[in-house]
Amino acid sequence: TASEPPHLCFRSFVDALREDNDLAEINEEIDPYLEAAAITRRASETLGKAPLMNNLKGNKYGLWRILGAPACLRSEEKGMYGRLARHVGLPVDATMREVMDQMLSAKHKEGIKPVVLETGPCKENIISGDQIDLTKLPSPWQHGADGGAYLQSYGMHIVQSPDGSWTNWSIARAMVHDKNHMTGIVMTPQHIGVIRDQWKAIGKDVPWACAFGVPPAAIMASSMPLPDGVSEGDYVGCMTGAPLKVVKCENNDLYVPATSEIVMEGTISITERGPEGPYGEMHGYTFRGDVHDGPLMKVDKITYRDNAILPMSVPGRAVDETHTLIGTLASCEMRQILQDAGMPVTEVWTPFEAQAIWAVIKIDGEKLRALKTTSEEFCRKIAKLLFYEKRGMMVHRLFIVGDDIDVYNFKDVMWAFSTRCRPGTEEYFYDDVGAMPLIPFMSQNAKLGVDPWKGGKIVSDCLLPQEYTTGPNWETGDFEHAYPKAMQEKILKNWSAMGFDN
Ligand SMILES: CC1=C(C(=O)O)[C@@H]2CC(C)(C)c3c(C)c(C)cc4c3N2[C@@]12C(=O)NC(=O)N=C2N4C[C@H](O)[C@H](O)[C@H](O)COP(=O)(O)O
Ligand SMILES: [K+]
Ligand SMILES: [Mn+2]
Repeated sequence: TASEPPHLCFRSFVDALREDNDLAEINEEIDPYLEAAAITRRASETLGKAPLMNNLKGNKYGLWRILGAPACLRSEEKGMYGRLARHVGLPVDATMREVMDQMLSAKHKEGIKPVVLETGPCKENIISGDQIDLTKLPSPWQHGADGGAYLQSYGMHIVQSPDGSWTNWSIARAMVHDKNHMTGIVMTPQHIGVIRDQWKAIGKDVPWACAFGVPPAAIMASSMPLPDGVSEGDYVGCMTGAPLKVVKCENNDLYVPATSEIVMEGTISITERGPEGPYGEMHGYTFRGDVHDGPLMKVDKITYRDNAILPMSVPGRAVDETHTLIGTLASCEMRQILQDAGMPVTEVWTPFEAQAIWAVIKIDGEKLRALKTTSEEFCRKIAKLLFYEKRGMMVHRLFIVGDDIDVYNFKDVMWAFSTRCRPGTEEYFYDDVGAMPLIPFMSQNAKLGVDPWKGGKIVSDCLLPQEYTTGPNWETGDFEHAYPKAMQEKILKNWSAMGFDN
């Protein structure tokens, strides 16, 4: 597997981070109870290296080491999005737009199915039955107020429709319940929920596997809201240009990436449930006492590599994987939906400052004016395309901005929103659409009897009226726009001579 490139093999990915000088190798004993997560939060909050904790308290027969912050941001000089770029085989100085375009590069193309190998590194060790005790493995307890040890935060759930036509790969959290069960969030319309419902309809528990330390390109697709029915493995094969290599599970007919660090095999119960949460979620809160119930995931078999590494994402205040992946990849799908519908959209971005709850949509002004449309008609057309389907589920506010706004620059976005969107008449509310129930203004209102699964969405039109008709007629009040070019150049040339610091 040394030959496998970083985006196709997790172990190669870790080696690449080491080569990038982007890995903090920690060999002193670290406690999986809070300490591993705290180190990871501190690393991500300081744009520090990814922590590889090689010596976890309670490590048992090679299970496990932990890599924290696998897709967090890193310092500017290392390439802010370098770890994301490594996930998709791009140079470490890639921009977010380049990462997104790479993730969209397989759209409207034929998928390439994974190829099955006889065996692979994930089969180096196999335990089952009484050898398995999840409560004795060093599962990370991620936040002080969490309700359990969240073993699953960056692994890939694998489930398949009963007719075998659709194999879905996705990330959803799961915590240790007892020696051989986890409980997790399995919410419809997420695909793990949709497929679970299909098995429930025929009265059967769901054959399931959760693979940890999968090819980074696969975990990106797992975090991407690809259309219903699309098998992520086929999409990734097309995107990377070659079939992914998989091996068959020991206990069921599902297939897992051959180089997975750890594979848990079993079933998701359609009847048995257990307490799930509370958990420090993607919006930055752990609500004490917010325990829900989730389906039991029964672990019958664990196969794993020698010196296996468990990847761990510790969600919270931006920026962590729930923003660099969930927001970014939802932005990809939203851009695709709008462009496929012929809308004059050039960018869609979910700013980190808004916890992946807001999406900024950039419009091509010339094409907009050719439509001879109005604010309400145009904004409602965008809302109709995004708010009424799962791929738009995560975002609750859309900003519509013009050509002069850099959607990746939050100051630009807030300048447009504060100055160009008249509250009330240039905003369009939606209370009849599918919502993201975990957002605090949804989940906490549920306690007051307000349905957390519906509504609470809005389109804010940050285009001025003339942008629909005759076009921008203003001069922007800053050095770059309010003075003759030659004068700007003269001033910049003499800047230090005039006594200013550069
Ligand atoms: C919302 C989620 C989480 C949370 O906030 O707790 C939780 C946190 C963790 C595990 C860190 C996490 C990470 C690190 C990443 C990168 C993504 C998620 C999550 N977890 C949640 C979850 O528990 N339940 C959920 O329904 N979706 C989640 N996603 C988002 C989905 O992966 C995404 O929507 C995919 O598109 C789903 O695939 P398809 O169904 O479209 O095939
Ligand atoms: K997915
Ligand atoms: Mn899917």
